[in-house]
Amino acid sequence: MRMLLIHSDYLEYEVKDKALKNPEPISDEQKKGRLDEVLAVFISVEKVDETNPDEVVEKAVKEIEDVASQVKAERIFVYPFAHLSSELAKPDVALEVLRKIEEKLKERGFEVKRAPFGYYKAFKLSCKGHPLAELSRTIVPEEAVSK
Ligand SMILES: NCC(=O)N[C@H]1[C@@H](O)[C@H](n2cnc3c(N)ncnc32)O[C@@H]1CO
Repeated sequence: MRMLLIHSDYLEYEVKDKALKNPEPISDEQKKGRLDEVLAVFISVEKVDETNPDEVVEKAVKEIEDVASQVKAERIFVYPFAHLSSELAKPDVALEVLRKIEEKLKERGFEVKRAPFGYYKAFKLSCKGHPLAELSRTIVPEEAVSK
């Protein structure tokens, strides 16, 4: 999994078109979204993550929580983003991983939004520009490391 974490004044998106034959079903309300004072997390779920999705979810949540604590962000925007890797996981695995990350962050008390999966989206982002405002993380399941 590859993550790009941007501490932002705001992130807003608008769904434009389907990018997959069967994108995630969404309500009219989910076609647009915005959070202010947010840690935006752009995530590419990778093929290697398919060997242990639950482990990758746990590791990702820990990393996100760690960065959120450092930048004092209480809101998280989980953003599916297929452009951080050339070795992408299958969409059904990727969606499940992203849903679990969202769920676990909510359990830990964050206000969380997740952008819809399987769509082209317009988005606007205002990066805060401080030294920790732009970070990236790479996460792999343990067995992939030991191979
Ligand atoms: N910018 C727009 C976009 O990325 N759209 C992507 C994601 O929403 C989602 N998607 C598909 N596979 C993945 C994956 N492995 N990881 C994350 N998202 C994925 O499906 C769209 C087409 O690839």
